[in-house]
Amino acid sequence: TDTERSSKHEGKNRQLNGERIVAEEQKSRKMAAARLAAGTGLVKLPPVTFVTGNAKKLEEVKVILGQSIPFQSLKLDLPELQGDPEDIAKEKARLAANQVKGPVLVEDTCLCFNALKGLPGPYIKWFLQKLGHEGLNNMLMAYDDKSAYALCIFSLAIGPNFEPITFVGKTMGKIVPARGPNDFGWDPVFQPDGYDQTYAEMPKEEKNKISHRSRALALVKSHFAEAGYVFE
Ligand SMILES: O=P(O)(O)OP(=O)(O)OP(=O)(O)OC[C@H]1O[C@@H](n2cnc3c(O)ncnc32)[C@H](O)[C@@H]1O
Ligand SMILES: [Mg+2]
Repeated sequence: TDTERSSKHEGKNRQLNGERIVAEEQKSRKMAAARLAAGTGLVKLPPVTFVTGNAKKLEEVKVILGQSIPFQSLKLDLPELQGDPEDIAKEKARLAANQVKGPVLVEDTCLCFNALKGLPGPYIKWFLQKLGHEGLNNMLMAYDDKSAYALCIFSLAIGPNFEPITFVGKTMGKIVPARGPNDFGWDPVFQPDGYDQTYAEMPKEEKNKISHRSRALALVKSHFAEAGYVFE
């Protein structure tokens, strides 16, 4: 009968569910064990691959990390999920780890306008591309509040089966008419608090002292110092 068939079906579902739960438990136990092993030097990790399609990001990351973490880079433009910046970065890390099949670091940068409740945020790339520096200023024309913040979220996945972790750096500032060389994204329109120069006008070393990226990377560095990973 139908009832018999559906109860059989339920039993089968329950069994499948049970199998899934067991498999997930095994997987998370394996992941924990692997993380522990990586942290105790029992497992040696290949160098971390920093995956980005953005040459300017890579330049800054190279300078800021120096010799602190063994890393190499890979130029890939990963697809990006929409939504919460931290989830975007984590999903990028998952995709990257699956492709690289080893430890990866990725980064997602947001530029958030307070008057617009945090927008464009993770969508800044497309706003900048379509509207340019002047357009970004015009978006704030209707508001007195020109304050903004730059957000940088690094995400680290030790391998394809690891839950990515994130490191967030934030720098407060305001949106101003473009000043300075136009060689990196929205640098000419972002003036950090406490400075009368835009990111673009500042010498690179100055930007790297206070930038969203260097603040996030300081956290990445301390994670590596504490985790005790051992590299090949
Ligand atoms: O491959 P990925 O790493 O994603 O590189 P991307 O260029 O796509 O970078 P995002 O997705 O993080 O988008 C961020 C946008 O903000 C720009 N950007 C990132 N960091 C910046 C910085 O420090 N100063 C100015 N513009 C920056 C960047 O050029 C993009 O247009
Ligand atoms: Mg991107």
